[in-house]
Amino acid sequence: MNKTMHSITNGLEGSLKIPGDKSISHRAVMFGAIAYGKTTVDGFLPGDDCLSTIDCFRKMGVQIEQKEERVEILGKGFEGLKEPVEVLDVGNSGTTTRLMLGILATLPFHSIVIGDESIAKRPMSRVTKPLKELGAKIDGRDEGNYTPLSIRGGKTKGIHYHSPVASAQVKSAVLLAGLQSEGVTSVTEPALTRDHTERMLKGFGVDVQRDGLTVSIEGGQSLQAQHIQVPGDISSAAFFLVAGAIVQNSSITLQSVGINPTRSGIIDVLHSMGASLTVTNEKVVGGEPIADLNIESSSLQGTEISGELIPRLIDEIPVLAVLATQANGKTIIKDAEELKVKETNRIDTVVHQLKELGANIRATDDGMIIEGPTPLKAATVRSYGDHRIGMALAIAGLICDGELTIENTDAIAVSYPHFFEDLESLSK
Ligand SMILES: O=C(O)C1=C[C@@H](OP(=O)(O)O)[C@@H](O)[C@H](O)C1
Ligand SMILES: C=C(OP(=O)(O)O)C(=O)O
Repeated sequence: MNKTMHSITNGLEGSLKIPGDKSISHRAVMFGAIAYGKTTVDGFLPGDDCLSTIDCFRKMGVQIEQKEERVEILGKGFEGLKEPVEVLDVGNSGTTTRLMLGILATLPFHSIVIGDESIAKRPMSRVTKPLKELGAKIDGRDEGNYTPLSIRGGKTKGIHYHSPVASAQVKSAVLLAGLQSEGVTSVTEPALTRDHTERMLKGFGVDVQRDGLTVSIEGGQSLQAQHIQVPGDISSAAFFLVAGAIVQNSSITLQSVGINPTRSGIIDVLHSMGASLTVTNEKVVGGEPIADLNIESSSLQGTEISGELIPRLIDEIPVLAVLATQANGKTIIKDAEELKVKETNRIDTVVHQLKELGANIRATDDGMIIEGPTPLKAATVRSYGDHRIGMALAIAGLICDGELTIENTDAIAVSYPHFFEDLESLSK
């Protein structure tokens, strides 16, 4: 499907309930599946990626009821998972692939994991290598680096893993395998990444220890079913935060958004750029901090986004690049090589498409440099089947000097099925 965007001349206004957090929704289903008892989830994200997770666990015999944002999972522990007779299809979801591999690594059966064209290009050895060190047998193209992957799990022994990449997916996969491994399993990460796994495992009754950048878990612990209230996804809120900041005369309120400090880098960046952003009604729900966010348009300054900030806003970089085209001066994004191994190479796709719109942007080895402000001109652009690129371009379309057509917007349903309806509801 193609989508045509029109510029907004009189501002965006209103309040939105942002859909559930994708990372937390995946984990709620997976942890519910390996726990004992009935786990209930409210605020679940019914996006294509999370539905892939449900589908894979159903194929392993787990009873899961899902109706929109409500999910019930009847867990019978790890031993409740059965050898799937069908392949496990993760669709477009890296999180499903990598976290599920951590679970499959310790299960005494054979399984095959496949995904779409994008997944087939994303590196999996970052998880299959440590899982093999634990004792799992995993094979696939390039020695288990690419899907389709064949997994024969079984008896595993804890390891101390120093991850070369700051990745919550790697950390989570190793910890999930550690739950069923002999002795202690620990992961040391080079920079703090999102800690939803650690928080949620604690909620399920697991003892998780953290010492600086090292997280450890003792094997043999079982999970007890929980109720999970999923907060709004700050990575989805990001599109409206940027829209409110760059479309003149806007005021947008986003309700109950997760502001976990390992995810809230965009709030720090908006403040450092001079955005008019206020955070109110802060509270903790189900072990995760949430708040309402209000953004109003204002003048913006370029900034540097680098170092330990990167894992705290990695998925927001495409839309932050759009923001930077409207800020005064230079915005430098560096230390962000991880962008190259997402649904697309997001350094290439962002730079390519924003150049088409007339932005002053260039790619670097580990990020991009943007000089603003530049007016954006109408064009036909591509999402490349990457949900975040599609949505970032839609936000750019709000300030273009004419009609912007985005090709292939179907992928947006991966993380935000009602994105365009929500955006349209903010028109005055
Ligand atoms: O653990 C997670 O839920 C995620 C971790 C991040 O990936 P990496 O672990 O590859 O950094 C992020 O980009 C992805 O959207 C979701
Ligand atoms: C990178 C993303 O997700 P995943 O790794 O789960 O495909 C994303 O949602 O931007």
